[in-house]
Amino acid sequence: MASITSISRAQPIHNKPQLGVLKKPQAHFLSMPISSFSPKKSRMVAIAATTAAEKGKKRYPGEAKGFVEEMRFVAMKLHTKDQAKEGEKEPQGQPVARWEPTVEGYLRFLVDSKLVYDTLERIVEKAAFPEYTEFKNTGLERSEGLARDLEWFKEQGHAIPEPSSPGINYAQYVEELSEKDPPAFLCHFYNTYFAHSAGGRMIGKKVAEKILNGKELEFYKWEGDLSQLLQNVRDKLNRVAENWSREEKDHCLEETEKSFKFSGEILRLVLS
Ligand code: HEM
Repeated sequence: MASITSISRAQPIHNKPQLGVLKKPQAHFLSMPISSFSPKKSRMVAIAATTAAEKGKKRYPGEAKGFVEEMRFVAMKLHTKDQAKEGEKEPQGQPVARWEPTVEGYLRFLVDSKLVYDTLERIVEKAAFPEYTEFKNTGLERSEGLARDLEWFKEQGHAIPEPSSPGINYAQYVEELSEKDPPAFLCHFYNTYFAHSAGGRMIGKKVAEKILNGKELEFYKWEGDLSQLLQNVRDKLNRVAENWSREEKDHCLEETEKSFKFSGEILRLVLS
């Protein structure tokens, strides 16, 4: 599970005055004490800082590779150390390998996940902002696969529950955000689809081994080459973000923590 309660602020960005929608100014990664970074990261940050100083310009971790790399950098730090090697949070609860899931709990997780994917996919289909149009039919959509999985569980004689508050709350949150704040919305879009393709897949495999005789659900199958589909979406996100000011980019990065919090609550349903 993501460490929902202990997740620290998505790392801050700079001290410039910010737009109305932004939170109060915070220190940038590069202005944090070097002791708060792991040795490997400290080296990376030191190199970035030197380069920045040389160029007389502030740099942001991952910036040279494109904005998605900045999003990834913030997201990876919010993992616990046992979830991913770049994670910086202390482990909380049992690692996924020791989870004791139940079919009922897993069904609650799938139902709430479907509500979130239905919502994300409806939002980009409706495209209230022109930048959402880019994200229609990316091949990463999960809604139809989840519908087929729930049908399969039904055929197996399981009752499909109604969505519960973790999914309802997240769906409502992203829906509202999407209508007024594209950079923040696209942070949730990125984290939801990319988390599922990484840790989500690993969790699905472990759970299936324990309670579904290893059956692979449609939720974990993509048509075509997944790494290419992910790369296409990275390229689109990078292109969209090229039109954002630094303040809008920072605002997007700051939303990562909320994405972890909401998704973490849905993930916990597996163990409910
Ligand atoms: C038990 C929970 C989780 C586990 C075990 C987990 C594990 C992982 C692992 C192993 C990676 C791959 C790291 C690599 O590329 O080497 C990853 C990537 C990632 N995770 Fe998680 N994760 C979890 C929860 C989450 C949550 C709640 C979010 C956000 C909603 C999230 C967002 C991401 C993102 C954005 C990436 C980068 C994917 C990419 O670069 O393609 N993860 N995670």
